Amino acid sequence: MRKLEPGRLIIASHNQGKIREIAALLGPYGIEPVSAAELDLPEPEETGNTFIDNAELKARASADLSGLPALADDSGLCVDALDGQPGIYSARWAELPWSERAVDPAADAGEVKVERDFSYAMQRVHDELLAKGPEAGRDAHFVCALSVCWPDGHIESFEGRVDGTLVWPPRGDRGFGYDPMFQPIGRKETFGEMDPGEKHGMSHRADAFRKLVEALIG
Ligand SMILES: O=c1nc[nH]c2c1ncn2[C@H]1C[C@H](O)[C@@H](COP(=O)(O)OP(=O)(O)OP(=O)(O)O)O1
Ligand SMILES: [Mg+2]
Repeated sequence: MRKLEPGRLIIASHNQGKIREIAALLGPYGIEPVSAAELDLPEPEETGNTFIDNAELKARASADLSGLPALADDSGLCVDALDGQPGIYSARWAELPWSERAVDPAADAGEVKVERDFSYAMQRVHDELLAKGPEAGRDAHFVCALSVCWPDGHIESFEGRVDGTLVWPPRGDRGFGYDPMFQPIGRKETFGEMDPGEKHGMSHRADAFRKLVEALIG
């Protein structure tokens, strides 16, 4: 297996929450993360049918354009009672219908980087669970696929997972995405309430990272 050398690594993501977590996870390894957003690399369309397919296509697009190795993350929340939805559509569930979008001229003009608001997506998960009736379970898990692609096209991918249960109403504002409604097994806090360092120790991203580090760095 090819090793990842110290130096610059493109983080092929436009999600500030993820970029922050990946930078923290890479911290100890002498790797300098540079985000795709910073380099104005385009956000490819996620046409894959699996987390790994999408992570690979994002990593490949950034490596091709930058000439540097690139790491992409494709992740999502899978709810058992919803047959694994939203799954690979987790980010897309947060896209508000145009009619309901608040107008923010600064954000529209690309002047500020705003983190996407997931209150609508969390509400949709909750509503779809309610529609399943009182017997519907609250079990869910997050999945994270990480792919590293080198400029010559060589690619390595890893998948991680964390199991938990969904709570309502959402609690905490320390994470991103669906964190406020996800309570990992054995814990009283949601990912949104947890100290970020603690989430990094137990998340789906941390699980995938352990595998990546063991194979490509350690
Ligand atoms: O730790 C997490 N805590 C909460 N929510 C999370 C997490 N990890 C993924 N998620 C949810 C929200 C995210 O938006 C979506 C991933 O979708 P995904 O396409 O992989 O990422 P994205 O479109 O936000 O950024 P990008 O593709 O540029 O990396 O799943
Ligand atoms: Mg995406």
